[in-house]
Amino acid sequence: MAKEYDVLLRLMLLGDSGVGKTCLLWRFTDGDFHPSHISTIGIDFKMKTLDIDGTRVRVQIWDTAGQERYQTVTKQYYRRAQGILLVYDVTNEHSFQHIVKWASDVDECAPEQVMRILVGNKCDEEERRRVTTEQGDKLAKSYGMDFFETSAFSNHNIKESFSRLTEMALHANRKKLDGLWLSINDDLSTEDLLQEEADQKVEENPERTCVC
Ligand SMILES: Nc1nc2c(ncn2[C@@H]2O[C@H](COP(=O)(O)OP(=O)(O)OP(=O)(O)O)[C@@H](O)[C@H]2O)c(=O)[nH]1
Repeated sequence: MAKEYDVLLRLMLLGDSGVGKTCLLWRFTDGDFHPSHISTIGIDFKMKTLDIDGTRVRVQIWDTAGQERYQTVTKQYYRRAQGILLVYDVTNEHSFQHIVKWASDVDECAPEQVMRILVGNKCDEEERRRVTTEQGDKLAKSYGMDFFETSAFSNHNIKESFSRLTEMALHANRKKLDGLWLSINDDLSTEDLLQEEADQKVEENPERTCVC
């Protein structure tokens, strides 16, 4: 049977608890919005196939818990990511200030060539906004990242931000595409994939200091 996609890429959502990572993911993959906040426990993922310049890219998007107590676990997944969305909430200044910490964790634990974008979510909440678009833009520029203000609620810039990151990750990995042509079964369960993660003892980059 013909394969339904050409390449598998792993993306990851990082950011403080409550910034809307799960809602962004659900909006992108399922097209709907969930108003309640049920904190992610550890890590979860969803899949979606995108067409990027004629290449069918299957993206496996990891949704991580923002809560501090899960970070030892979630950091172990950074090294398998080709793209990371660093998410803050435009109504929560602390979540914006905390991006520095998330970016430093990425520097420490993710592959050097990982693609990153900055996402300011909940831009529908104009009256409650505490972080201006200019502040977000300035921070993104200081890291050399693309920047999107999004709303999982109103579906603003959702497809654009995920597609952009996928496109960047695809282009960054062009040279080693062969290594990404995986024939995974779409019906794999979370447990199977977590087991796969556990089984694959990825060679440590000696230049990296991360203990994860
Ligand atoms: N107004 C508005 N609310 C949002 C938006 N995105 C998420 N929310 C709300 O923000 C709350 C937290 O959203 P989640 O997606 O659960 O947050 P999270 O970042 O996954 O949180 P953790 O799993 O704890 O890390 C929920 O009540 C959502 O309904 C948005 O774009 N606009």
